[in-house]
Amino acid sequence: MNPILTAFKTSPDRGRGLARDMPARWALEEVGQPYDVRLVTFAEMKEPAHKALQPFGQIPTYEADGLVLFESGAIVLHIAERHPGLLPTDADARARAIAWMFAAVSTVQPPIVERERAFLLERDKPWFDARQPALEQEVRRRLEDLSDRLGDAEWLDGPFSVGDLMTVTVLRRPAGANLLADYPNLAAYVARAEARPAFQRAYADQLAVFEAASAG
Ligand SMILES: N[C@@H](CCC(=O)N[C@@H](CSCc1ccc([N+](=O)[O-])cc1)C(=O)NCC(=O)O)C(=O)O
Repeated sequence: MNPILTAFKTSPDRGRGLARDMPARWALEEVGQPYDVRLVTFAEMKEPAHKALQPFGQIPTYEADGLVLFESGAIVLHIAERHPGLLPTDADARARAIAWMFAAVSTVQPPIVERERAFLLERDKPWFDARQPALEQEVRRRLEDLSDRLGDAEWLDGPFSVGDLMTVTVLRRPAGANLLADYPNLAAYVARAEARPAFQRAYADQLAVFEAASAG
């Protein structure tokens, strides 16, 4: 029985692989684990059946062998713990890879999401223009530090790991991605990750869902 992910029936990201089923798909492709997807509508996500899996009424969820998980980072970590290829075997290197997962979602992502939300929800507010420079600066602070740490390395800490998968997932979000031109090593880092066959397969699969729904 394959693991089952939930994903948007019609994703607001219009097939750009920005919704958070993407990191779970990507991790499963990296370890070569086939999986199935249950597509849900926005309304279905808020119903008791889905909230029993994901208390906040969101996607993704992961179900396998009686285990139900939510939180894309937790799903990625679980996949990496059950299959070789995404976490180092050395205990210290493994701990550092997991630290980078937390850094991605807790340090790099918040200013990117805040900048995105302001753009999506506050454009008509009187304070919108005045807030933009500060919102952009907060994202740039994280990109600068990440760029300094990465330097000319291929991945953040040794071979490609869950730390890179989650960091690239965060950097692909529009409010970060549209600043990457100013950080060439980060832009190249994201491009390297997106060129990985596993990323390509995951991306193609989520795009096919969007295209099928759009053709609907
Ligand atoms: N922390 C949780 C967050 C999950 C989450 O935000 N899920 C979103 C979809 S991915 C977030 C997302 C949505 C859209 C875009 N986009 O670019 O259009 C990008 C990311 C969701 O279900 N939203 C519906 C709701 O909250 O009611 C995780 O990582 O799993």
